[in-house]
Amino acid sequence: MTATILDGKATRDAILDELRVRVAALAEEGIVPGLGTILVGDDPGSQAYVRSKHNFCRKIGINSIRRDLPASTTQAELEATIDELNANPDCTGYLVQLPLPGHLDAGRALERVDPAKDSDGLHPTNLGKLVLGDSAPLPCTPVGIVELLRRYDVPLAGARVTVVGRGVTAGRPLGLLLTRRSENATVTNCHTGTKDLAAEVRRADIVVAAAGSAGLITADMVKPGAAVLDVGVTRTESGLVGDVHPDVAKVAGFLAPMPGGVGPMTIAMLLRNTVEVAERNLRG
Ligand SMILES: Nc1nc2c(c(=O)[nH]1)N[C@@H](CN(C=O)c1ccc(C(=O)N[C@@H](CCC(=O)O)C(=O)O)cc1)CN2
Ligand SMILES: [Mg+2]
Repeated sequence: MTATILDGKATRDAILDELRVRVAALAEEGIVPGLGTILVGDDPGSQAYVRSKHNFCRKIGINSIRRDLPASTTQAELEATIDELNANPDCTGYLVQLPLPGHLDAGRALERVDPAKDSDGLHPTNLGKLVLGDSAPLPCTPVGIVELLRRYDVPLAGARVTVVGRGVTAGRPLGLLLTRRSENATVTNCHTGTKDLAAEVRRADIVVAAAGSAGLITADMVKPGAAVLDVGVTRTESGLVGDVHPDVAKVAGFLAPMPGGVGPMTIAMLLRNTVEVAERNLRG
């Protein structure tokens, strides 16, 4: 068996075409969405992601607002930048790029973002709304995974999903999304304390690897025909390595590879959230 590739780039491009139409409709009502980013420090991966977010904004008619701060930025300086974007009428939505340098408190920073401008869906109020099932911006990587599975007709209702990793941007909120009535999947969230990871992965119809551990998911762990989505990115001297070993493509039914699978969907969902935040604030 060779897996069908869940092509995140092609899906992102289709979503961008849909968003262009919605941005044009907002423009007719006098609203141009403006996406802000706050980047602290010089991590090359984070710099590349922020650059890419602004490039895609340009492609669909969203204005860009960049706040790039040095690695030595204090918590007070970071919070002053957040306050500035909260008050800036040109900035309809924004995000704080993660991870922040270790001396900064990411939780306090995220909590200070105006929840009505939270393009990333990571404000505690919006995560709380996700728990309650209320309408709110959703975290970009998890909602990108659900969107990718839906657009390839991978069945979710009744599916057994094993999520490996419990980070706040991917693993933990993904379980909340997949167990909504609209998805109706059954989710097991594995982590470094899981006793028999191979057994948990082997029983899954859908595996999401978001542990940041290179090659963690091997072919012998995967049920033949399962859908496997690689979210992990490890930077090595020979390049980027995902959490999913390449041999998994011979066993899986569907594979979202890294690169080219979930990553491009993260950016597509950020842009969709930004448009939806602007629409919500316009129409109430
Ligand atoms: N504030 C946030 N911080 C982080 C998020 C997030 O959603 N909000 N997610 C990740 C980083 N991220 C976006 O910010 C992101 C990661 C990966 C990709 C991507 O397209 N990856 C490529 C390949 C990897 C690479 O080139 O480095 C791919 O999969 O094809 C896009 C966005 C953590 N921080
Ligand atoms: Mg910290």
